[in-house]
Amino acid sequence: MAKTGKIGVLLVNLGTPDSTETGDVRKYLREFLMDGRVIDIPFISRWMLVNLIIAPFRAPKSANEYRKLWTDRGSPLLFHTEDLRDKLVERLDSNEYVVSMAMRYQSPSIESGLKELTDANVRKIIVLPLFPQYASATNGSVIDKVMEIARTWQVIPEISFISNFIEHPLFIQAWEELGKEAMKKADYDYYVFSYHGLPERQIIKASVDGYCQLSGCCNKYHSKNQFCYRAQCFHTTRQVAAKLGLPEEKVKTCFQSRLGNDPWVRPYTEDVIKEMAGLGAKKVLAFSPAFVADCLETTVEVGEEYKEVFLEHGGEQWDLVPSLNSNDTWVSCVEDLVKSHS
Ligand SMILES: C=CC1=C(C)c2cc3[nH]c(cc4nc(cc5[nH]c(cc1n2)c(C)c5CCC(=O)O)C(CCC(=O)O)=C4C)c(C)c3C=C
Ligand SMILES: [Fe+2]
Ligand SMILES: [Fe+2]
Repeated sequence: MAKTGKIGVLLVNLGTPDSTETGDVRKYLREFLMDGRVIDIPFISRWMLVNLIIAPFRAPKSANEYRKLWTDRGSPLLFHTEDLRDKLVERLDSNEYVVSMAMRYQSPSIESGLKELTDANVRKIIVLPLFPQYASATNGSVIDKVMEIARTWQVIPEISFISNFIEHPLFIQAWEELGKEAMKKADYDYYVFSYHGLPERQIIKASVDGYCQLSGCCNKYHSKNQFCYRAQCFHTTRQVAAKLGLPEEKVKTCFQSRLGNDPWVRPYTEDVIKEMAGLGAKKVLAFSPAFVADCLETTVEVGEEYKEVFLEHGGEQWDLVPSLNSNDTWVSCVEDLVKSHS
């Protein structure tokens, strides 16, 4: 029997300020960091940390960094996500699918993205958080927000959440293609896979039966650590490195963007850079596979700030593999994820 109604697809990325004005950056940081899944400490302590320390002091600095990144089309994170949505719309049959996109923080909101779908009277919604590796701070937060909104509806259609997609062959293939292209530039001494960091306690909280110990437990990916963000990052590296035929001893997995004084997952990217430089590395190629679109974390942090650190410590060439953005193989991956959850 043919099913009535279309399927709605909601693509969700992290979020970005509305402009590079300090006030807009502060507003974005406040919304983002007041999320209890991002800074997972009691509400009062979080409120004081965010509103009295992080937002006031970090906003002017972050605004400057956003100015380096901003383009005529605005924030790359936003326009790459719009391009991805537009290409996905071209791939899917409009008689069967409606596609919308949203940002977890700021605009366009998840409320507006879901409204586009419910206005089209969809029979089912597929939510794809655009974070390849599951973390409570990202995918978990998107799922939480969608459920918070959906629970106010009279009619709640079937909803499917895609938890992670690190094992999708087209996700790995897209990185392989981008890596191959970048590797034409030089014969690199090391290949660095730098992922967004997380406080260590968030890894421990997600651990099943105390399995994750933040060390050798991530050398294999299996049912015991299937939701461990760190294990998923190492697993992503292993798959991409194997496709590119990179020798194990030349590949480094590490974690960037630490915020505050608590321990975050290690090794830290900065320490790995210094270690490689100390071993005499001159040319390094960096991948950022925790992000599917270029943003502050890739272009500025990895592409500029870490490059500076490497050059200061004796390195000569530091190149960054561009993100998936709206790469055709990546669009095929999203198309397949949607169709296989339909
Ligand atoms: C406690 C703080 C943070 C956690 C935990 C965290 C997890 C996390 N974030 C991303 C992806 C992105 N983060 C981005 C920016 C960003 N992240 C934090 C803090 C935490 N992130 C801050 C304060 C900022 C703002 C930038 C700054 O002021 O330095 C971005 C880029 C957004 C953009 O507009 O370009 C992304 C993307 C992941 C994947 C993740 C956990 C796995
Ligand atoms: Fe972040
Ligand atoms: Fe682990």
